[in-house]
Amino acid sequence: MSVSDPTFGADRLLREATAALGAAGVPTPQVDAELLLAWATDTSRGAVQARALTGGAIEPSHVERFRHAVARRTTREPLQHITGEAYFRALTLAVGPGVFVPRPETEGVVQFGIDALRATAVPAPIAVDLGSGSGAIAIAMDTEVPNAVVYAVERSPEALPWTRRNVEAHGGTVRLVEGDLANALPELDGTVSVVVSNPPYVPDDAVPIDPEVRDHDPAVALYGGPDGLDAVRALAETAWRLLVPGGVLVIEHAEPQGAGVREVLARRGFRTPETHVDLTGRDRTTTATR
Ligand SMILES: C[S@@+](CC[C@H](N)C(=O)[O-])C[C@H]1O[C@@H](n2cnc3c(N)ncnc32)[C@H](O)[C@@H]1O
Repeated sequence: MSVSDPTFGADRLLREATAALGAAGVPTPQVDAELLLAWATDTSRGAVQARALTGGAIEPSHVERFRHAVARRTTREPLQHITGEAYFRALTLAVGPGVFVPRPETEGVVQFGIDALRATAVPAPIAVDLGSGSGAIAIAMDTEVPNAVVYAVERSPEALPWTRRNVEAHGGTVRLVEGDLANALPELDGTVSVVVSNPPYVPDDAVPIDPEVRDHDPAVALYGGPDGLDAVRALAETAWRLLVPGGVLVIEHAEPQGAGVREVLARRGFRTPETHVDLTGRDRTTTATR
């Protein structure tokens, strides 16, 4: 069979894959088909789209790789677990089973931390990411605020190899600490300018319907006790201990949790707890000052 056989035309491959992914309930079947073909052919999504438009063909070994990837995706295995990478702000991060796949909404959450770091007069401000997972928040702060000294704390033995791998791939300057966010980094007490966390915040009985979340994100990354705020209560104590007076705490949470998070922080003594919406208009981030 030659490379010009229409079986291997990019356009046809994409149409077949889009139909299969749509039938499997993948929410964005065409986008995923294009991204998987880009991955299978070691090119970009744009290059794949161009090849489909111009009637270009795909070589047989790449077709096989693509079809295998599409078959995996139809089982609702996350796209990022198949390609092995996730995009977060300007970063490409390695991800897979055992680590939480970073989400687009967290890109906006980390902006509050970056802005607070840039606003401080401290020459080398310290930032801490509690529950670092892939390292997304810590590495974004480290690369986008070069004068910051960034720590990443992660407890899960399954997530830690991913955190370490990403920290090393991005210069190794983030200081990775294996530990619990409830009692991490006592040696930094009273010296930290910014604490950011995207903690587990799903209430224990609110098991997500989405099979990609329910079956593939680690439970330790999702569930936060009966009201989802167990980790937020622990974070409030840790951040109070770590932050300098005037230091800023940034917490990601679910849409209905803004009032609950503000109450936890106000009760602990934080000033001006404020909840901010994400790009879809949903309450997503609460900030407060020590
Ligand atoms: C929702 S994920 C967020 C991961 C990453 N920061 C992000 O935004 O993509 C929560 C992370 O917190 C970690 N975690 C949960 N409980 C923890 C604890 N008590 N101490 C430290 N890390 C914890 C989980 O393993 C997971 O990596």
